Amino acid sequence: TGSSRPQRMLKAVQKNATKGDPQSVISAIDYYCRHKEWAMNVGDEKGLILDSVLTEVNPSMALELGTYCGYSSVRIARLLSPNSKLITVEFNPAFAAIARQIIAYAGLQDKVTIVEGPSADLIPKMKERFGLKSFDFVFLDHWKDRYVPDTKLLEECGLLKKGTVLLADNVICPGAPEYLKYVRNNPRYESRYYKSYLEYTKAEDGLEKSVFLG
Ligand SMILES: O=C(NCCCCc1cc2cnccc2s1)c1cc(-c2ccc(F)cc2)cc(O)c1O
Ligand SMILES: [Mg+2]
Repeated sequence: TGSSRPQRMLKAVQKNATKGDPQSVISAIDYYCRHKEWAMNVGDEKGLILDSVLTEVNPSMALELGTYCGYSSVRIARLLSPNSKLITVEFNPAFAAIARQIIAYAGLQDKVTIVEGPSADLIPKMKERFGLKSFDFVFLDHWKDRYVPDTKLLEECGLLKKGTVLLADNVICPGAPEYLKYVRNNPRYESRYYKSYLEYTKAEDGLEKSVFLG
């Protein structure tokens, strides 16, 4: 059997990026996915919006749901202050294995913890497993029909505090219509839509930023 798309992405990073240089890892993945084969990374255009929201929030504890190959984990972790951490959750062990290698190649392994398993099972165990109180920033990029139930779960588990910022990918394509309804009609959230494009394409997509008001 041949290699997988994530394995080919890792090879492209090892060939074209500089070890310990997160920006070169980001550029190598974006080049590969734009010119060789598409993959579901947040990408360079939505990535710039992710960067600007991260710089504004400057989180101490960040959570990512949906690691895939670690592209957005690298984008997030490279902007974290010293002693700040990212916990990223991936369902697929094969994806997690590639992500671990890409994050390590960028030299960010000390800032990122990859947890494997379904978000529904892992979110209720976060406090005890990581000794954390709450998250300052959550990037939602996993199953689009899990955005609402997992946001509710984060609320119920006391993992959100006043001011926590949720940033959701793909609210237009593939789409998360129930999530948009949930955060936009909920007095406990202040939401804003950032119009952009589906990674490496001309199709519309965007990010929804929602501040939890407590
Ligand atoms: O499905 C997408 N992302 C989710 C896959 C991860 C599954 C997980 C479930 C799960 C459960 N628990 C814990 C961790 C996890 S990870 C996705 C898809 C497209 C896309 C695909 C085709 C297309 F034509 C147009 C857009 C674009 C994107 O940016 C995406 O993010
Ligand atoms: Mg996505």
